[in-house]
Amino acid sequence: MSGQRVDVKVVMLGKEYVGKTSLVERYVHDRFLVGPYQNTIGAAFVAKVMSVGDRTVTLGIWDTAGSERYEAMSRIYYRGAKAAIVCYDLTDSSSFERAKFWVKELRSLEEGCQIYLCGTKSDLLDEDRRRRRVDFHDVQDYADNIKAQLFETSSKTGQSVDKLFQKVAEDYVSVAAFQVMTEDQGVDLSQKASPYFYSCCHH
Ligand SMILES: Nc1nc2c(ncn2[C@@H]2O[C@H](COP(=O)(O)OP(=O)(O)OP(=O)(O)O)[C@@H](O)[C@H]2O)c(=O)[nH]1
Repeated sequence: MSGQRVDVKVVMLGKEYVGKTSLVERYVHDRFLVGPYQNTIGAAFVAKVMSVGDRTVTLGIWDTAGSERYEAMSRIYYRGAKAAIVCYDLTDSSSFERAKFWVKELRSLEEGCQIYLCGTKSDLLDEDRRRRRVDFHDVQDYADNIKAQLFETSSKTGQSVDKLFQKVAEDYVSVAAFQVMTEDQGVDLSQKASPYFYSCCHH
């Protein structure tokens, strides 16, 4: 991967144990590791080349450690990120509170960063709906308020994992195209209702 250009810096944020590393593992290596849980220390980086139409996009993904012990370090990793995947565990309401903490930080310190909320471990709900601790509609309302997109995923089954990262890349390509259009042809900004266009291009 040395010398490879990264198009989009993506940062994974969220409470420890919510499944950030598993999400990256599923997306990049299409696998789900079983065995004893190993918490991330500091952060890990992986790059993934993907296609959006006829374009090639390289995502550079920073998987941060969820433990509050590493909070200061996570701040270093989200700097300059174009996209943040803020994860919470669908079976743990405290993890959603932690997700809101990161959203608040990003909104005040990284205005140009598009936020993707990701409710993880949806397979546990398939097994037993009563395990849900974070209501889908509540989070959707919250996501609308903060102009974020919402996904519910399972790294175990793979549900919606590709869809999430594909959306990140597609949004990047749309914004890049939009920036070229504004430079070359001029575009009526009022036509662009998408929060991504707004958050990335209003400077
Ligand atoms: N059933 C199920 N378990 C999951 C899923 N994703 C992660 N897990 C489990 O949840 C635990 C924590 O997963 P990690 O991916 O290590 O969590 P993390 O957010 O990276 O944790 P930190 O590195 O401490 O921040 C592990 O035991 C995983 O096997 C999922 O989609 N379904």
